[in-house]
Amino acid sequence: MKVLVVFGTRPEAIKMCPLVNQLNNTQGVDVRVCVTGQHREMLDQVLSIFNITPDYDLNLMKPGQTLQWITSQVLDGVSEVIDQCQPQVVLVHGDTTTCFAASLAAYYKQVAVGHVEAGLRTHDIYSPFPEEANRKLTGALAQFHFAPTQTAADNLTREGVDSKRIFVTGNTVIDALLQTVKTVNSRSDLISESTQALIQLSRQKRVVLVTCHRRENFGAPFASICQALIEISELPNTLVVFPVHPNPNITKITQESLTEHANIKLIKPLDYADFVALMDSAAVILTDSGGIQEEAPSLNKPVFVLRDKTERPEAIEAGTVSLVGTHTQTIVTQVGQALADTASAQKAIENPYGDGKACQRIVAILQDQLP
Ligand SMILES: CC(=O)N[C@@H]1[C@@H](OP(=O)(O)OP(=O)(O)OC[C@H]2O[C@@H](n3ccc(=O)[nH]c3=O)[C@H](O)[C@@H]2O)O[C@H](CO)[C@@H](O)[C@@H]1O
Repeated sequence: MKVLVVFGTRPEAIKMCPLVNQLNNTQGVDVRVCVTGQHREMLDQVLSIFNITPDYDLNLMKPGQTLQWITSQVLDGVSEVIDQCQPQVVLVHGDTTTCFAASLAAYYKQVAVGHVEAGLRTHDIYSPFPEEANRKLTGALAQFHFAPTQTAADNLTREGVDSKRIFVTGNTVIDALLQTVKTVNSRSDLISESTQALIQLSRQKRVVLVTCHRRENFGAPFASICQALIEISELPNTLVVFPVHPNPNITKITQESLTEHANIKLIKPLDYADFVALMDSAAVILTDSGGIQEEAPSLNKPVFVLRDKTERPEAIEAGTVSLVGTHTQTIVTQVGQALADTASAQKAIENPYGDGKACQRIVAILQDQLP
């Protein structure tokens, strides 16, 4: 079985590296990895944690890159890689521009596409933009749809995808998380000194961990989120920790509005091992990230999602994730209540996104389906 795995951003790397390792550990599988480098530094750090060296590195990252530029470069670059390595299947992930353009390259070469994390939908093509279109377009080209949940599989069925091509596997992010928690628990030396210091602080203060980077939050919504963070940081015994995504739309406002506040710590994006350890020590998490919504239930953390729409209804139904939007007062009130209610902060639930065995299932399905 010859497999080409293509990814380019941090979240794709976190969710695809455990699958690459599972493929590598399976007899009779020849796996090649192509990275596009859509997020350069944040990608490299994940590759190193999972001990993966890519076979092909398109190294596509330039200041002010546009969606159309990335799309055409990935299309050309991945087409050449397919010519060189002649895979039976190209595996892509989720909803990035890398994912869609690599699927199109495979389709033009008449190579099967396996879509990992298939079927997530908000049903609004402009929210999130361009991810909702990327995942629908990838779904139109894929032969194998690896849906993380039954809800995602149902979305695909409603769109007319042949049910024999849809497989509910769980989300590979839970495989990544559980493997990383295990590593971090046995190797605290992998955690940087600055993160260890924050973890120490979390024993005295309630840490509110924040990430925010989605395009639909740029501008006024993000300004309103920053105001909420200021008010939350003024609650008793509370520390806001915010690893700031390097996108200039985020860095500029955070620097202008949040640097002067004693109980807000702005830090660089953390290595995955550090981030997992910090999530584990947080009291509450505020985020617009998809992956963090999926990971946090496994750590029993309450999550407030800084968006108006989500493609992940499962944890909202399970009660650990709340869609809070971007209005300052709503965020402050809800986070304040969660901080006051320590019992709910520790509530254990079964994670609806997976059990850590998604990669095993995907490899078994490919072995069964490919000639
Ligand atoms: C619309 C949407 O929801 N799209 C998502 C988007 O991904 P995202 O929103 O989850 O992206 P991020 O928030 O960047 O990454 C999150 C990961 O990064 C880790 N992390 C975080 C901060 C840090 O300082 N250090 C870290 O290591 C963290 O634990 C987590 O695992 O694209 C993916 C690919 O297709 C899709 O799966 C996914 O639908």
